[in-house]
Amino acid sequence: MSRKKTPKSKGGSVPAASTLPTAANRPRLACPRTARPGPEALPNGPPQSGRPSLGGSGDFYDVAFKVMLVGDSGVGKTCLLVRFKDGAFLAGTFISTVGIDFRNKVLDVDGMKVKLQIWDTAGQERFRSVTHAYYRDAHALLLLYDITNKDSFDNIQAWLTEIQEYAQQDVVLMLLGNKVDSTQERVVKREDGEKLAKVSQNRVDDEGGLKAVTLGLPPFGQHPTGSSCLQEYGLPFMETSAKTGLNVDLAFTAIAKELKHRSIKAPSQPHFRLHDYVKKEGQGVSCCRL
Ligand SMILES: Nc1nc2c(ncn2[C@@H]2O[C@H](COP(=O)(O)OP(=O)(O)OP(=O)(O)O)[C@@H](O)[C@H]2O)c(=O)[nH]1
Ligand SMILES: [Mg+2]
Repeated sequence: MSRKKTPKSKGGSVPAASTLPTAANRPRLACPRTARPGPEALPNGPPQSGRPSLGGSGDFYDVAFKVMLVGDSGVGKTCLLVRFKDGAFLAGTFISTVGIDFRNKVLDVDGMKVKLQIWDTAGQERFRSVTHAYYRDAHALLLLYDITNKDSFDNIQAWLTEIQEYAQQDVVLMLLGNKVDSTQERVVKREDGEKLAKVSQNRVDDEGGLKAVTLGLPPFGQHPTGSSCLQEYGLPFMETSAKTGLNVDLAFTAIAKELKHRSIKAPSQPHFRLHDYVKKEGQGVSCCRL
């Protein structure tokens, strides 16, 4: 497989899956002013297949996927992304993301270079219409709440409804309870997150809507035994900390493994079961079982 290179110049090929909305056909978003290391320039056009994709540090990659971070404002989406991309935590004043921002990172997944183009959405309500357009090309969504903020947890159902409306049916979903380092301020118990993950997956499937492929499992209803395998598992769930880094790499690596596994579909490939992977690798991680 000839490796693609994300050249320094603009553009780059991304998997056939999608072209990103062009900035040309969408009101230009001011690049978010943040105290954070400057975001890579927003794409200035759909990275059509065959064209080099944007920005990036000139990494070589074999396959690229689009991952979106969603959740209420303040839950830690940007900090999680910066922790994963730069290994740093942005303490100090909280500066909300304006519109949408993205960073690239290439991971080595079992010898394959997997480029994740990670879109950091603004959680504030006023940017919701902007972010809606980006859902349809997302291969995976990380849905965050803040364990110190009950509203952000209660709003997950609303986020799931939005995902169901705007995202692809087979999008890969993962639920993350962030800020787990803030033990004193915790108001959402881990078990509550586990229960929510379980209920959410069932609710989403029962309503015949999103057939989220729970990571590492065959799509809903395609379980070898014909039973709905998702009933046995629910959404993959982890608690993370952008501050300490707990489970941050695991979350993104798990997504990359699942997406790579799905993209290859080679019978020879050993079946990848994310739930098992997450349970084995994660610290304080659980995959809810009914
Ligand atoms: N203790 C702790 N604080 C965190 C963590 N992640 C983020 N924060 C803090 O929470 C605040 C919000 O973090 P952001 O990453 O900017 O939140 P966001 O989800 O991107 O917010 P919007 O851009 O408005 O959607 C900042 O003050 C961060 O320092 C974490 O894991 N632990
Ligand atoms: Mg942000």
